[in-house]
Amino acid sequence: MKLQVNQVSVSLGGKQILHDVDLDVAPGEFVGLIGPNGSGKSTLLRTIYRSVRPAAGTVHLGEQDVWGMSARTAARHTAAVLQNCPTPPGLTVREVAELGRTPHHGMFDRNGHTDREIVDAALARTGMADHADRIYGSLSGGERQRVLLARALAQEPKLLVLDEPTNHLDIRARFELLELVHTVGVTTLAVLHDLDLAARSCDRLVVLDGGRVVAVGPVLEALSPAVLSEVFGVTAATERHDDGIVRVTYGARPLARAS
Ligand SMILES: Nc1ncnc2c1ncn2[C@@H]1O[C@H](COP(=O)(O)OP(=O)(O)OP(=O)(O)O)[C@@H](O)[C@H]1O
Repeated sequence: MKLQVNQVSVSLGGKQILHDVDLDVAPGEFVGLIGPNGSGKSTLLRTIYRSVRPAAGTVHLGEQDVWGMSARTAARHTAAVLQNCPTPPGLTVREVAELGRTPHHGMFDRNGHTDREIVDAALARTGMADHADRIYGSLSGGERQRVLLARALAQEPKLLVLDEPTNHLDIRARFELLELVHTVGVTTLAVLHDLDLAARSCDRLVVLDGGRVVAVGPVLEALSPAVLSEVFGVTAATERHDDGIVRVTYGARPLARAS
């Protein structure tokens, strides 16, 4: 389902954080949201998964206004994998993944056969099936991240919102996780800090700086040398290599900070 953010502005603690942000993600597209620390990436995600209401502008999922739909409908449509997701540590891996089915049930419904199949498939897809009976709190950071993704997939969302999903993951696991998200084919907006990983994995990138969109487009356009130097303060080149993979190569040291 298409995500469309239109002219969104947000103020927090008396300060304007986002300024007239426009962004869209086509059905099935994987868009990376990048930008320096404090540029407003998480805040923008929060307007999309209904944690921060924009002061102005709209967020649409398909034809529906996200802030006009019920909280329950929004929870069914959008799955978010966030930093520091609070999860009861005493639950097993399967029980955490089953939480993804909650928005699809009434208050007193229990998971049925179909729910169990969906949860099994999500655990298998994220490589966590063998850990289904482990206690979630006993897992490594990377394993927890996979379980949170399994919970999101079990939700069968129309939109996947990921905030730094590759944190805690080793390099191979980073590639695998983003590859997995790609193959799932759900409309996805992901905050990523690793520009090289974003360049390899995303269909398009949106660059935020100071709460404004400063570049958007296919990876080679969005990560131009000018953007890399002006926004990220590094000398770098983005190239598509003979193997078809886009790589970012950094210069020896960061540029001096503007005073
Ligand atoms: N509740 C709040 N009250 C005041 N300021 C806030 C609040 N939440 C966030 N901010 C500020 O908004 C700005 C953007 O924060 P945000 O977390 O969206 O940035 P980010 O791009 O995700 O950063 P990072 O890459 O460091 O995670 C920051 O300056 C932050 O301090």
